[in-house]
Amino acid sequence: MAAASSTSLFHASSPFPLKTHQPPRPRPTHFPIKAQSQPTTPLTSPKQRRPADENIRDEARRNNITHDNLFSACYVPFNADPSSTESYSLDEIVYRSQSGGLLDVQHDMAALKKFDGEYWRNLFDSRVGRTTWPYGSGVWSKKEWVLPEIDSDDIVSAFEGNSNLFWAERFGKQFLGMNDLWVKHCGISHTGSFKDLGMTVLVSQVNRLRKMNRPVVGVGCASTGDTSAALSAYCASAGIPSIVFLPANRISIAQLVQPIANGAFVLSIDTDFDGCMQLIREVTAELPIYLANSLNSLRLEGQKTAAIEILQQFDWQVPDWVIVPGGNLGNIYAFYKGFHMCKELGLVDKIPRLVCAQAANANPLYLYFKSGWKDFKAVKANTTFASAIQIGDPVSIDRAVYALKNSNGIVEEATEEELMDAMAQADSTGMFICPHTGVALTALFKLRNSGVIKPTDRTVVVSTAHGLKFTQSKIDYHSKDIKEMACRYANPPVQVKADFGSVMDVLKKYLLSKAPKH
Ligand SMILES: Cc1ncc(COP(=O)(O)O)c(C=O)c1O
Ligand SMILES: N[C@@H](CCOP(=O)(O)O)C(=O)O
Repeated sequence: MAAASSTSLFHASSPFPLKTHQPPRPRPTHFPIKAQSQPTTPLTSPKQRRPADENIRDEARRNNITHDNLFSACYVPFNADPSSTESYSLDEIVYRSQSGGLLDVQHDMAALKKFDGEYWRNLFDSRVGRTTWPYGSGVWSKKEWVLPEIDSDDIVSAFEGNSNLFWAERFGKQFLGMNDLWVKHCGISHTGSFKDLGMTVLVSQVNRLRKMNRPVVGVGCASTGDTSAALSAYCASAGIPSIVFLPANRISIAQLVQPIANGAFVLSIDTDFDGCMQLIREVTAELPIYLANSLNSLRLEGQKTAAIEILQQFDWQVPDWVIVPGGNLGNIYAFYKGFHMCKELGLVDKIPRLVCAQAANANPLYLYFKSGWKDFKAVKANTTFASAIQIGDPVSIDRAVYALKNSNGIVEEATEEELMDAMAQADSTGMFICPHTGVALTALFKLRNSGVIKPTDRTVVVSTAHGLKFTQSKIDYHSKDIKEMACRYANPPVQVKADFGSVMDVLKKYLLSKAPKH
């Protein structure tokens, strides 16, 4: 099923048609830090404002409020055999293990465990809602668990994260009979998607590498629109060249204009995302361009903080379910890792069950799950309104399987009609979600209907991007302009003559249809 391209309610026309081996540092032996949970000054005497010629980085340096030198992290092969000694400094430029497998960022858990769960909960809670550099960011407020060794001066941040987790009261009650349904809105973010969480980490590390005179001339990615937006914004903020490979005519105009506006070098390539991904991997192996896709495990260190935030926003109570739309499949693992670290470090005592939701038109993980994890095959991804997850050969397939197996997880899929109806239903209750969130909501509908998710289960749906990036899909739907789709929840505008009588007639008819029935 394809979106109608020429007719629409609003006659939108495109202004931008796309023509188309070092060991980790030695462990410290003493831990003199106290939790920063209590304010040190009484509420009646506000902290003195910093001197006018000092900025917030200088202020952080003067106060020397870090205890980062106690902690460290390095790259190791993903899901390595415990006997493996292969590891790399995060200052090396490496994306794959010796055997060609994925890498993971491994933290010095023994050092982190010297502090108990209460310490970490208090520390993280004490940093929320502040402007202290760099902890005003939802990502860097967890710096010790993200990139412990980076100098705060090297961090490139737009104070991303801290996105709202809201109670979807009416949607839950009306459509699902649920009373504890929540949406974690990662799309309310600097560039309108969860990619900012990972990109602040990756670009900060690149900033550090460039200061160390490492050969990084620019940073590049393949993208279905959101990774490129985040990459170009953070690079522009740091003055680092960014290069983005986009599949021609497959991303929304709102997404396309983001890297253009941020000064990225934009290549519109006549292939799909998987083709762009292949090309960027080949190019970054040849040129001093640092790879910014989630194949690079640094990204997931930032993305995992959304999971920690969910626990924090529930006062460290653990929800029963978390549903995440999946494409290249880095994010589902990032959520698992965030939850798992909180359990391992004693902040919580269990983790939620994870659900990964895919578009039926791009569903390699779903098919693999249905085969009982026996037979993985990449697929040719077909066009989907959930265009950011139109991916047939996900780079993080192994990470996703690991996350799902270790969280008693489930994979679901959504047809085009299901995801668009779910999006429209959610919007009719006051949301304005992206089609990918529609995929996640479809998974929720299916799991509620089959009784797997119970009416009182605390369930979080992760909304991965802002609906404003995907308005054309909503225009097509509400215009009832999509082939072979009933568009059951369409709400097109009513054309009416410019006279009082005509306006009154349609209004009376409308009000009658809305009047309470006795
Ligand atoms: C809006 C949106 N939702 C979901 C995803 C899926 O995330 P992942 O590729 O990490 O599975 C992506 C990107 O792929 C995205 O841009
Ligand atoms: N949806 C993504 C696809 C690439 O995913 P990544 O997480 O590997 O960068 C995008 O917006 O480009």
